[in-house]
Amino acid sequence: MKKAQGTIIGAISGYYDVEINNEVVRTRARGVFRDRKQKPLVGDRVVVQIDDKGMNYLVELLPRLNEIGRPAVANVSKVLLVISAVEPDFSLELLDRYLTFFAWKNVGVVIYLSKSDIASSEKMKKIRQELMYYQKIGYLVFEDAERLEQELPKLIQKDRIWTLAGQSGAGKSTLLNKLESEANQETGAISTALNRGKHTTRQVKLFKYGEGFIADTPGFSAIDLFKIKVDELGNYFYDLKEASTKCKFRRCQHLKEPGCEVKKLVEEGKIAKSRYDSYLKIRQEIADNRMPEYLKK
Ligand SMILES: Nc1nc2c(ncn2[C@@H]2O[C@H](COP(=O)(O)OP(=O)(O)OP(=O)(O)O)[C@@H](O)[C@H]2O)c(=O)[nH]1
Ligand SMILES: [Zn+2]
Repeated sequence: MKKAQGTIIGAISGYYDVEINNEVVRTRARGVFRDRKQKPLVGDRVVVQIDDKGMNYLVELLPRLNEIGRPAVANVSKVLLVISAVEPDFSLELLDRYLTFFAWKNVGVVIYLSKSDIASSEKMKKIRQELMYYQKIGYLVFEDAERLEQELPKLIQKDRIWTLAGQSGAGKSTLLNKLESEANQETGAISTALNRGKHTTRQVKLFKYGEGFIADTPGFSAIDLFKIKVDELGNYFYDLKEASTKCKFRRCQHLKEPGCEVKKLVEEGKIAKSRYDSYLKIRQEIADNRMPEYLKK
């Protein structure tokens, strides 16, 4: 009897498929999980016990870092945020909402701009300029699917789990199908892309990509910023947060306080005005406890 650590990559009616050193082992959860009301999730790091008769049991659930998406995936370390240039139209406000949400969840974001192929060159020029600011404050931005596919395997570190997110129609499924079929070609697995049903009813699975995994559902399009505490919102705008160390007041909200570094930098054009506007708008929504209809789901 031996024990090994792995990652749950799929769950089907009481069985859990666990990847251990590039091999997939089908396991059952021990009763102790049910007793403790612990429900293992895809993405969980677990300890598997493999006994002499070839029976494999899930015996331990390692601490979960986070849990995001619907269906939920545990231990998500990065999100590949798909945001379209057109159809639906590019929106800095929407981008800021997603970035704020994931910053709050403590998950890193890589931005992929889709549909750059059907946007006009003027439009692209404007978007590129706007996205340059995001690169400056530390986000990786891709606007070319081929380039993304080249770089992504190097970005996904060992055992890390990535998931996709973005507005409905942004192009998540399209990208996912490409990434998954590419991954399947490499591993010789059978593509499940053709059987893709509606993602709300599907079970989520992880597929191997780079040194880690990508969740095979289109992630989620709806985000809820309500649970963020209003006076902590500024922490999730990394550019504002960085500047805030120089604000006169330690808990400056960057509204009407004197000696506010954030407002100073906005006036000097060093912090994008649109970022500050997004901050104010989201702040007001949280304070009023209201959210735009299109973000509810
Ligand atoms: N020209 C062009 N069309 C794209 C691109 N990416 C996606 N599309 C098209 O945009 C439409 C929506 O793409 P999907 O991949 O279904 O979008 P989604 O984000 O998965 O949408 P939901 O499932 O509603 O969340 C489809 O008709 C795609 O063919 C792109 O990079 N260029
Ligand atoms: Zn301030």
